Amino acid sequence: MLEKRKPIAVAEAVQRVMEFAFQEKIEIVSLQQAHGRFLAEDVAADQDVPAFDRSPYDGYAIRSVDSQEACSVNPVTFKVVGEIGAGFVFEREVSYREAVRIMTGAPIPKGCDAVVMLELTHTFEEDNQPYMSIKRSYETGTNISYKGEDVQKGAILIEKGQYINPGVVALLATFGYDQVPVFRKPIVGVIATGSELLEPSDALQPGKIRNSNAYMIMAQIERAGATVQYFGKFSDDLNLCIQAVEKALEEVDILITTGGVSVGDYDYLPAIYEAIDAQVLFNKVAMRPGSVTTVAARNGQLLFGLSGNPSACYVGFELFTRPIIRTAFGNKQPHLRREQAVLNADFKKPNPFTRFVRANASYENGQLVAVPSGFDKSSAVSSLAEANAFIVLPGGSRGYEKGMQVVVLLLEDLQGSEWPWGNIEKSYKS
Ligand SMILES: Nc1nc2c(c(=O)[nH]1)N[C@H]1C(S)=C(S)[C@@H](COP(=O)(O)OP(=O)(O)OC[C@H]3O[C@@H](n4cnc5c(N)ncnc54)[C@H](O)[C@@H]3O)O[C@H]1N2
Ligand code: MOO
Ligand SMILES: [Mg+2]
Repeated sequence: MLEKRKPIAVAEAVQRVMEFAFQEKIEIVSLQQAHGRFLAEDVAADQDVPAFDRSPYDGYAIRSVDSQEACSVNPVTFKVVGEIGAGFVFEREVSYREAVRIMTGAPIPKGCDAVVMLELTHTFEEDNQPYMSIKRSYETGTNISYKGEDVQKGAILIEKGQYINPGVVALLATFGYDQVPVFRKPIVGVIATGSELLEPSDALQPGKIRNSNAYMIMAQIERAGATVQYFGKFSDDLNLCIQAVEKALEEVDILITTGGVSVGDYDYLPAIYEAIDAQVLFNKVAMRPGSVTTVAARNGQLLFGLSGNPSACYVGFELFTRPIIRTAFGNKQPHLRREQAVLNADFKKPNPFTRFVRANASYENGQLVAVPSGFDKSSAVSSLAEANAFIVLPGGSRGYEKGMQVVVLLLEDLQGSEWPWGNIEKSYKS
């Protein structure tokens, strides 16, 4: 007798997976390799930035007190006693009506407390001695970038778990992080199952299709921040697949398979879980697409049995695999970012289960709007390319109309959500 699968709610399924959160592990990478990783320690400032008072302009450093009498009818002349470029220090103290030619970024010479922009000076020479004159007075502090004005020593600059973007890289470099502690990326294995599968380089044959899921999942794994290990595609042969899964489990932290999780004669994943003694956490979720998504665990290691249908496979990864990967990075918001959006097209399909419609979300006049990205079947591949969001449509409605408020989950967003699954209600036309 065919076992009847009992669907569980999406939130419950996600919760069961999240109980397997990763223990964070740290590794050290070079600064050039740090972009796109997650920081494993707080970074505190061990110095002021800038570390010395410096000039924000090319011009002349002066003592402001010497400029007090300057005005348009009474220019004041300074003797130029030296020149200083960025990277050098002017050693001697500057005295009465002396000026130092200074470049942007150079330290302010001792005695000086203002900088005059080059454009506001008149320069000339007498007896080989350079001079400059100005026609206005300057207050103390004019055009000085003060020590510590950007960052003060001791401040926590970046917290552990922060995504390392180009700006974080700049800070790490500023504070001398040649080597950066980051969270280790989990290794996620991928196996495609199905006797119908050809590789992308193969010519089509009758009844066969190209294996798009494996490549799609590998890209999703990388987008989530983990490392991919691809084991290839396997035809529907139970023993071959058991061996492939067992071998793969020795080399990865998480294993994803695609295909073979439903109730067909060649859907071998249920038998594989049994053969390797993996405990099935769930094998039916009250959602579309991806209702067959199955997750099993063996010795603390998760096996994601994603659907063979491309859209179902894609959704299953983003809802269940992505957040568990993110737990490896000290991330407090491991789930897809949840936002409110206006539905920008009718979606008339009745909905027994919560539906995750592949969609394109964008801003129109400051309002997030979402529109389904195309052919909406579990088997669809075309609607995935434009999708940067899922529109979440709770089950039990007779369809949704343009203009309704809906929840969307953003796929390309780095910030994420803490727990996006509470309080997703049916929307009504306002
Ligand atoms: N009697 C029932 N039949 C089906 C049920 C059900 O509940 N009762 N569930 C349906 C749902 S929902 C889905 S989703 C699919 C899930 O199928 P499987 O996960 O078992 O996947 P396969 O049967 O292996 O393949 C399904 C479909 O996807 C194509 N496929 C497979 N692998 C790939 C790949 N790597 N790249 C691209 N496309 C792939 C495959 O050729 C099939 O067309 O089951 C329904 N049936
Ligand atoms: O698992 Mo299926 O995707 O609901 O069509
Ligand atoms: Mg099947």
